[in-house]
Amino acid sequence: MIKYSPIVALDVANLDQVNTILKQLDVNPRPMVKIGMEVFYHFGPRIVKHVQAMGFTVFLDLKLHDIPNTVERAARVIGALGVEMTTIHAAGGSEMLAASKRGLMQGAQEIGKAPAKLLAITQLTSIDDQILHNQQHIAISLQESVRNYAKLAESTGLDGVICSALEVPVIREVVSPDFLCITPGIRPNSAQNGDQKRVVTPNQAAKLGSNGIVIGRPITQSADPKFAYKQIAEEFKEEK
Ligand SMILES: O=c1ccn([C@@H]2O[C@H](COP(=O)(O)O)[C@@H](O)[C@H]2O)c(=O)[nH]1
Repeated sequence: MIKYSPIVALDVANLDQVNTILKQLDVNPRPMVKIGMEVFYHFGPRIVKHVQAMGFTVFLDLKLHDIPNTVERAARVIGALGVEMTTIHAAGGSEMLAASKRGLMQGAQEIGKAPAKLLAITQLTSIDDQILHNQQHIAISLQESVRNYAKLAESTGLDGVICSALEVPVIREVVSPDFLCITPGIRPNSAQNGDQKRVVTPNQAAKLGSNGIVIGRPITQSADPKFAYKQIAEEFKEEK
């Protein structure tokens, strides 16, 4: 089973903060860095190049969700950035997912690199059963919804999903062993949950079979991001 070092979500306000965190993450092995909407909307594709030039692989988390034609064209641009992973909402359906896969592959061909791993967002880790039932008006359980999206993602040729580690065991029942489950909603015991609803510790995520945890604020807002990262990485290594 592929197991990534903890992936650090770089949700910060300016370039100084980006550089400060990246300097702190100069550890061995180097973690993958997740660039999300805040930093990408601020700086555009040049921030991807900047982070790559500092020696980090990039997970570009833009959570595409639009009509298939628009998504295919956007995914082509992402594919040509040479990132390691990227995301799309499974709720957009199989036609949209397949279009994004095509776009990503075209973009990757243009730069002669392997395409980014395409991961489907299932249900955001800020969603719980109450929101699912009372606001999205989805009658099935959250676990079932996540598992259905995982099956849809795999049957459309995606590489994996974004889910809570809590759902990894039920996803593994219905997908092939190399299908990736990348899991945000990670909180070490001492950290605040904030807006995250489905939360586990790094060690629980390891025990539940996560291929890689995504973690932001407990590292980026820590007084000592390097120490925080190392502790989380140690905890995620331990599977007992
Ligand atoms: O379901 C999801 C999908 C993506 N995320 C992203 O992960 C990080 C988590 O950051 P924390 O500060 O550790 O909460 C963030 O960039 C989200 O956009 C997620 O949390 N849940």
